[in-house]
Formats: sequence, structure tokens, C-alpha cells
Amino acid sequence: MSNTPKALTIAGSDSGGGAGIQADLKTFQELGAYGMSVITAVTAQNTKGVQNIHAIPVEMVADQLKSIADDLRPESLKTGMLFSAEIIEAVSSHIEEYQWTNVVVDPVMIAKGGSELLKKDAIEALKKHLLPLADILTPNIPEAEQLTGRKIENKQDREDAAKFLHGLGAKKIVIKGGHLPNENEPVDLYYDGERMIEFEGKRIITTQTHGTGCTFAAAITAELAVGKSPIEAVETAKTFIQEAISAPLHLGSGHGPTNHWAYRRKYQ
Ligand SMILES: Nc1ncnc2c1ncn2[C@@H]1O[C@H](COP(=O)(O)OP(=O)(O)O)[C@@H](O)[C@H]1O
Ligand SMILES: Cc1ncc(COP(=O)(O)O)c(N)n1
Repeated sequence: MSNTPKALTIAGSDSGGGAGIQADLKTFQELGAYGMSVITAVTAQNTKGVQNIHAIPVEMVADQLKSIADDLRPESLKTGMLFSAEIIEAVSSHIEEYQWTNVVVDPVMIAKGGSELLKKDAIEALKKHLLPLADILTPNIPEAEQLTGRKIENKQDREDAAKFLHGLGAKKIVIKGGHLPNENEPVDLYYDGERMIEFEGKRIITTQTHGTGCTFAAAITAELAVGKSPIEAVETAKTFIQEAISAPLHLGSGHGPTNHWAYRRKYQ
């Protein structure tokens, strides 16, 4: 038996390659995890926005999960765009049934251009079924506001939100700081029920941020697959995304993707 670490992404496909399944698999590869995927939706998407969304029938999502479970047990997994309550329920019951570990939940809701990647009526299902299964939950600030029902305007609000989300059952929470005002550094706040840790970064003023959230959560997932602790995984993910934003590829005319090679070129 091989002991190659395997990571699974359960997410939507981004035809433009900067976010979703494509960003996740590129990140897994860069950090030394064998990547597998369960596609929940296909988006027609580029750096200018999302032009169309086709949800995969829930039976097909369940079949993809079962094919992986029957043959290839992942050491870690992440969820991204799940789109509907029925897909959330299918994914959650699969995670429970197979007792998957190292579950990273990125509660993707809205694309940078404003398109809805999670139906409004699915937010309750996310809170009820998936949040309690999350080993690490990685909301951005607007997502944390949706999940808590509270406005987040300062550091105290972010700490309170992290505690609230821990109360809903997520074991560890990282509230990402990308959406803080431009004059603020993009500090990511980690909370595990005991420790509150700030992961600092340097804000880069750029439009090349398509897929930052996906890439960050995928880097955490890859690191967990290779056996790192949650704190080590978040630390590497923060450096990985900082480098990926710092060396943009300038592809397309809108919100361009980040550079998934940059971290390896600098650190490996
Ligand atoms: N302009 C930026 N400069 C540096 N880091 C950033 C920038 N924007 C986002 N990040 C980092 O990228 C990751 C994703 O953050 P965020 O933009 O909040 O998530 P999302 O893509 O889900 O909206 C976080 O680690 C955040 O701190
Ligand atoms: C298929 C898919 N999944 C997720 C995102 C969110 O992207 P981001 O990481 O920039 O929040 C996206 N635009 N498309």
C-alpha cells in the first residue's frame, strides 16, 4: 500500500481555472498531496465573472463520493461551492457515514463578481448539517456575517463571531481578513475553542484575487493530508496565499487568478 497523502475537494468547477476545483487541485499538487475531486456544479466562468451555473444532480454527487470512499480514502477533504441544500445534505451524510477526518469547510457563498454560488435557502442547511462536521471552518467576513447573523465591524466582532461559530459546532475557525478595509492588513483570525491567534499578512493592492479563498482552504487541506497540525497548516496556507497574490499572472481582463507556483519557487 502506498502512503502517498490524498486530499479530496468537493466543490464547483471554474472553467477559467482560477477558483473552485481547479484552484484546489493545483494547490494540492504544489503542496505534495494527491488530489481527488467531487464536482457539485459546473460554472461557465472567467476572470470577468460567472456566466452560467449547472448544478450536478445530487445522485451523481453521491455517486462520486461513493466511488472515492470505496477505493481511495482521503486523509483530508475540503468543501467549497455546494450550491444547494440537497447537495449539502448529501455531502454531510456521506462525511458522517464514512467518518472522514480533517474536514475543511470553506462556506463559499458569493463569487467576487457578485454571483450566487450558494442558494439563500441553503444557508440554514449549511449551518445545521455541515458546520458541526467542520474540523476547520474558513469563512471570509461577509460569510461569517451571514452565518452568525451579526455585523462584523471590528476585531471584537470577529472574535465574537469565531466564538459563535465554535458554538455551532465547528471545531476550529479561521475568519479570513481579505475583506477588511484596504488600509488594514489582511489578518486571519484563528480560534480553536481556547486559543485566539492572529495570522498576519501584508496587504497587496491588486485586482488579481480570483480564487484566494479556495486556494487558502486547499492549502490547509493539503497540509493536513501530509500530517501537519491545524496551526501549522494555517501558517503554511497564509504564506502560500501571500506568495500566490504577490506574483500575479495577469491573465484575463477582470479579477485574475493567483499564482499557484509562487510558493514552491520561493520555499521548496
Ligand atoms: N489583497 C490581499 N493581500 C494579501 N492577502 C490577501 C489579500 N486578499 C486576501 N488575502 C488573503 O487571502 C486569503 C483569502 O481571503 P479572503 O479574500 O478574505 O477570502 P475569499 O476569497 O473567500 O473572499 C486570506 O488568507 C486573506 O488574508
Ligand atoms: C466554482 C467556484 N468556487 C468558488 C468560487 C469563489 O472564489 P473565491 O475563492 O475567490 O472566493 C468561485 N468563484 N467559483
